[in-house]
Amino acid sequence: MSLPFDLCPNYQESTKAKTTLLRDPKKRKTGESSTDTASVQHLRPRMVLLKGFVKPEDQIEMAKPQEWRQAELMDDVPGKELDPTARSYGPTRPFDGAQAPAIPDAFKMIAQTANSTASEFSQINPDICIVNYYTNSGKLGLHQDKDESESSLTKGLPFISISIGDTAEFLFGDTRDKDQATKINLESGDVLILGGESRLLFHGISHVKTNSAPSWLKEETGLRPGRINLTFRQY
Ligand SMILES: O=C(O)CCC(=O)C(=O)O
Ligand SMILES: [Fe+2]
Repeated sequence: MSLPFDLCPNYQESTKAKTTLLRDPKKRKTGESSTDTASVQHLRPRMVLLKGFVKPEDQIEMAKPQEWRQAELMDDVPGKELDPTARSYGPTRPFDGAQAPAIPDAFKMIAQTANSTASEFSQINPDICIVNYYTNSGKLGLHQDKDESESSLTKGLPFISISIGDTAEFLFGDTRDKDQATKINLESGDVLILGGESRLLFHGISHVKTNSAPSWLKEETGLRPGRINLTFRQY
């Protein structure tokens, strides 16, 4: 099994929504919304890439998963953690038994706004956010995401993936064969959405490009080299 959790267990998190850490995106001033500048690329049916969708200030918050996880835990609202071995979701993190916190509402809203902007998918109410951290040698083999409920998968509810930090080469295709796969770059702030007939597409990360994160992100957060990926899903 090639799942991201095997690569970077200390960053593996799966959470459920509750409070707000960020400025409410709805209150942004006119002209300030990331939806004004993002380009929308339809890569194949029900697969959409929103380039540069996440505003710098929101990327900065998302680049601090330990901090927002800790803030959400204070609220004592139970979330969900993925056990990658059992391929099931539960209330605690398998490797240390830590309680699963909520997803910050502001993050959920960004994912939902991206989903509306793509305008190809049913809206979801994310109750899972998997956070993966890749070092510069991190990879993720081609796989399908099918640990969510049968109903969610049957409906083709989308998952919404946000990239933060160093650029990754993302592979996707109809089979597990990496030589047949299409390659795209996912840069900091990009949002990729897969749903409908593309929900079970094979996908993975072939490599992470050293020193490719925006310098302001590194300066503001002290982000160590590598990439953070957040996927929002509805169980
Ligand atoms: O890092 C990525 O862009 C993909 C992550 C992924 O496929 C997963 O968490 O299932
Ligand atoms: Fe995946």
